[in-house]
Amino acid sequence: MSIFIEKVSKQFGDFQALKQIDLAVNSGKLVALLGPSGSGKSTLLRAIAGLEPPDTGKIFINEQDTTHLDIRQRNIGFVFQHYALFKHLTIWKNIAFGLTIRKYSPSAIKKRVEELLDLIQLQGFSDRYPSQLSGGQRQRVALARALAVEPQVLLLDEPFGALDAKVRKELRAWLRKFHEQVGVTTILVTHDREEAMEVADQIVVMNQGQIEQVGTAGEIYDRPASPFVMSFIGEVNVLPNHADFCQKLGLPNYDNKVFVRPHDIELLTSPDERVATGKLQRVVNLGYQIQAELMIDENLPVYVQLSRDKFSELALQTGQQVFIKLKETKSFVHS
Ligand SMILES: Nc1ncnc2c1ncn2[C@@H]1O[C@H](COP(=O)(O)OP(=O)(O)OP(=O)(O)O)[C@@H](O)[C@H]1O
Repeated sequence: MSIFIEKVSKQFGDFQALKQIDLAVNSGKLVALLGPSGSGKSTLLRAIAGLEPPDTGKIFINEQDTTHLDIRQRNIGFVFQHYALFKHLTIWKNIAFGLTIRKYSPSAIKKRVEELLDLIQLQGFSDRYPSQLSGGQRQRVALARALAVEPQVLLLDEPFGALDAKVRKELRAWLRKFHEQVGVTTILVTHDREEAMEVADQIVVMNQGQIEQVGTAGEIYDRPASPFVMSFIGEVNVLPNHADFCQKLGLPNYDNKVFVRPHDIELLTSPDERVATGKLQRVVNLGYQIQAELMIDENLPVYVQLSRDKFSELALQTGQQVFIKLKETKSFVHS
């Protein structure tokens, strides 16, 4: 089921939370709304769910105009950050809840709940109560419960936000596989770029109530549309665009600042052509890679990412003189 959003705006008092949002989500895709706190992700999700009607604009689900449709008529599954399972009901009854109130037959309920328990890999847990499950298991039950009534669309608002980093990582991989099996059009709200990049087919980057860019993880990382997207989706150094500095590094004379990712900088221990000179201030060993913090002569901190092999080869010592060469840079109009 596709979702089509046309010029949706929402204002709270004199604060504009959504500004003329246009977005198309193709059927069966998993799309992440990614952005900092307050950028409007949840407001947009709530508008799609029918929990927060937009002031202007339209929302179509499967080509039907649902903008002013009651939430119960939209057939949407919703999972929030704080698992809202019914504490006094077993896992079985939690998953069966929507089916029971819709008066499905006992045999249809049994079949569907068993299918879903299988899907969330909690077959042996049906008689337990939510308090007897881990946070990650509870969120899997919340997903199964949302899916029980076969919604047209699944909306997930930071569903793993309350869990610790390790469980989040496991659940991400699980959600990806789960989505491939179920195939329901899904929108996931997250402020975690890794989560969005790992799980989503498409990422919608939001900032201050607007969409900055829509694309795959690769497109957004390699071809960011704005300085905001470039910095939000990965680490970045912002270098000045003085003519002499650009000339020294062999850059075309930029009208705007120079943006460069830490892995697009080569670190040298002896001078070469087209380099800037600096001093190694600190080395941070992240295990899988090394981050070198330099101060270049322009009195500017620069971060460089090195592989473990490169780091051993260079035998770096804090305080030593180093040189940087830029492998790939970007610039934006108005930056
Ligand atoms: N019911 C409301 N009344 C007033 N202001 C609201 C209401 N709901 C949201 N806002 C404001 O709208 C802005 C966007 O909120 P929203 O929850 O959509 O952001 P978000 O991107 O989901 O942020 P977070 O990641 O922190 O949840 C915020 O500044 C918020 O304070």
